[in-house]
Amino acid sequence: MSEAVTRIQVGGTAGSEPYEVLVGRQLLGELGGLIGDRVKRVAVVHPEALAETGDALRADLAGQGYEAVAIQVPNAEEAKTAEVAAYCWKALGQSGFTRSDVIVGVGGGATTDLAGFVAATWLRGVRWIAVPTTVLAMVDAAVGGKTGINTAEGKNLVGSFHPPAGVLCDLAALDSLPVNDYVSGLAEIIKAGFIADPRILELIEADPEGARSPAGAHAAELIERSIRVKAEVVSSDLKEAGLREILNYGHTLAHAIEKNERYQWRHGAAVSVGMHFAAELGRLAGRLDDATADRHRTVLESVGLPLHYRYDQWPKLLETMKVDKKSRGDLLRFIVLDGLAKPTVLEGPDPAVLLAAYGEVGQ
Ligand SMILES: NC(=O)c1ccc[n+]([C@@H]2O[C@H](COP(=O)([O-])OP(=O)(O)OC[C@H]3O[C@@H](n4cnc5c(N)ncnc54)[C@H](O)[C@@H]3O)[C@@H](O)[C@H]2O)c1
Ligand SMILES: O=C(O)C(=O)C[C@@H](O)[C@H](O)[C@H](O)COP(=O)(O)O
Ligand SMILES: [Zn+2]
Repeated sequence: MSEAVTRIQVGGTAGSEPYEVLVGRQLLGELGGLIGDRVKRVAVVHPEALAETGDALRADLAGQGYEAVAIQVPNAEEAKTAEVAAYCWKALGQSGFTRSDVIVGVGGGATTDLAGFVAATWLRGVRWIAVPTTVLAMVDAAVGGKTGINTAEGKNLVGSFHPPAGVLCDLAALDSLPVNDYVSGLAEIIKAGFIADPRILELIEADPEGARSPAGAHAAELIERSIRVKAEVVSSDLKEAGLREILNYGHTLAHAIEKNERYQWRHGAAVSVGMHFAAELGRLAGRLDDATADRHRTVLESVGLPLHYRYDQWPKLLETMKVDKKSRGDLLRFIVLDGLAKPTVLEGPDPAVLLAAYGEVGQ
C-alpha cells in the first residue's frame, strides 16, 4: 500500500510562481510530471556521496525519453564554489542545454544551493527541481529559492533568488544519512520552533532521543511543521524585504563560524551555536525572558547540538559579521526574540552587550 503524500504549497503571491513541496516515500515517480513532456534535456546534479542515486535517476530519466546527463559535484560545502559552478556551466554547454531544459538538484543543502544557483545563472535562468536528501535540505535549503555559493570572504555571498518548480522530499533518503548530519538538520527545525511553531519544541523535548533519528515517532511531523513555517514566510516575502529575515535567526554568528572553520563545520552545528548566541543577545538586550533563553540551551543540548565556540576568535567573528547580508552600511543587525515565537530585529547593539553575549558562548 502506498503511503500518504503531504503537499505544501509555496509562493503564488508577491509575483512568484507557485510550487509544491511533496513529503512522503517513493516520490521519484513524480519527477517526470514535474519536469514536463516538452523538455528535451535534464541535468541531474548530485554529490559524490550519492553517485549511485544520481546515476539511477539519470538512467530512469533516459528511459522516459529525456536526454539525461549526470553532473557529479563534490560533497558538502566543497561544491559551493565558483569553480564548481563553472564546471557545471561547462557540462551544460557541452550538452547543448537550452532555456526549455531542466536541472534536478539531488542532495543536501549544499548541492541544492549550487544546483539552484547554476539554474539561476545558466542562460539567465532555467527551471530546476529540488530533490533534497538531508533533513536540513528538506526543511529549509530546498524550499524558498535562496540559491548561492560561498566566497573566500564569506558564506553565500554570491547568489540569486530563483525558486524551484517543485520539491520532492523522499523520507526514505534519510535512512542512509549519518546521524551527525541528521542532527545538524535539527538545528533548523529547532529554529522554526523558536521563531514560529513552539509545538516543534514540545515534540523534541518530549523525546529528544527519538528526534535524533528518521525512525523517530515524530520525524515526519517535525519535518512537515518546519516546511510549513518556511513556506509561509517565503510565500509572503520571497526576496527578504522584511519578514523573511526571521529565517536568519542564529545565522549571523553561524556564518562567521563557518567561514572561520573554512566551511568544515556543518551548517546546522554552526546555527546551533548561533542560536545560543542570539538567545543570550536577546536576553542581555532586555528583550527575551530568562526561561526562553535557557530553553535554547536545554533543547539544543538534548539532541546533541553544540552550544559553544572558541572565545579567542571573537574579533575575527565580529569582523566577518559586518558583511552579513542583513547589515546596512556599518549597522550590524541581528534577529532576536521578544519572546517565544516573536522574532524581531535588533539593530546596532551596544558592542559591550555583544561581547557579553559571546561571553556565554565562547570557551
Ligand atoms: N538556500 C537556503 O535557504 C538554505 C537554508 C539552509 C541551509 N542552506 C545551506 O545548506 C547547506 C547545508 O546543507 P546540509 O546540512 O544538507 O549539508 P550538505 O549538503 O553539506 O550534506 C551533508 C553531507 O551529506 C551527504 N549526503 C546528502 N544526502 C545524503 C544521504 N541521503 N545519505 C548519505 N549522505 C548524504 C552530502 O553529500 C554531504 O557530504 C549549507 O551550505 C547551508 O548554507 C541553504
Ligand atoms: O531562507 C532564508 O531566508 C534563510 O535565511 C534560511 C537559512 O536557514 C539559510 O541558511 C540561508 O541560506 C541563509 O541565507 P543568507 O541570506 O544569510 O545567506
Ligand atoms: Zn540555515
